[in-house]
Amino acid sequence: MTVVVEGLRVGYGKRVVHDGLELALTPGVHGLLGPNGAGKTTLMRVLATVTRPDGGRVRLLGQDIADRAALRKIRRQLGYLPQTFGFYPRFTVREFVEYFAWLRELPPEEIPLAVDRALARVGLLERADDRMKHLSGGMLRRAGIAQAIVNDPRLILLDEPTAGLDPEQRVEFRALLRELGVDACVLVSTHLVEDVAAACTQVSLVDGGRLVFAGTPQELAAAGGDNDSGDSAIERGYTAVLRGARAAVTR
Ligand SMILES: Nc1ncnc2c1ncn2[C@@H]1O[C@H](COP(=O)(O)OP(=O)(O)OP(=O)(O)O)[C@@H](O)[C@H]1O
Repeated sequence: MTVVVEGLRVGYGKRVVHDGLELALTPGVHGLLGPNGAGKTTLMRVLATVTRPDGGRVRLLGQDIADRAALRKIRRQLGYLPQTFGFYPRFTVREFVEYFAWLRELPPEEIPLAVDRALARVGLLERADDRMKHLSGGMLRRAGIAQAIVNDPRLILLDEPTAGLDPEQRVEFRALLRELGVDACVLVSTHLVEDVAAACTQVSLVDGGRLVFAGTPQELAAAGGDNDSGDSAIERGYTAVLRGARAAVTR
């Protein structure tokens, strides 16, 4: 197991976002779905070791994140694309990705090749010398994905990676996801159910601070019926699972 979350409790002040969340992820591409405010970003931030949980246990790559000594080792093998990320506007794309390679402690002699490889994988090699402030929204997101994969991480966390990508880029990105998922554990949070259907081997659905579904996209699609709202089988499955989970809570 690359990720094991047991009884996760996390929130902001008095607001509890997750209370007793359980999650287990193996290598492959995992979609993380849930309505607005369900706590996808909060969960991503915990797994990225940015937000410290209030309770429960989180093991990443066989190490407990509560163990301060293990954190550095975990972070070297982790790639994270936050939903919004800052950058120095005058940095070139190459400098931006190099900076993250350095932060993740890649051996200096490996950095130039690793950066070029990451930029090539997201189709930005030709723009490597452009300044970050001159990139379009979709290109910025691709630069963000490049920094997340520059260290060949075993655990890759991508928060809304397809936001701002055009349809052609989204198709290319799904192919990249499938490729990354061969060796690594990739967790992708998204609102786009069709991205999950096309690129994910597993899907987790969170709502109200709980994991309400874990299975394959096919299993999620099978949960829906003709009376559930949605334009595709998987959207109908999504609606059905949420409806069922909410009915169980209010019962
Ligand atoms: N820094 C913060 N301070 C206080 N509350 C926060 C903070 N960040 C998030 N929240 C709240 O925590 C809950 C979960 O937010 P989170 O961003 O994790 O959800 P999400 O599933 O990623 O939502 P979205 O789909 O809209 O991106 C929401 O109710 C949100 O308002």
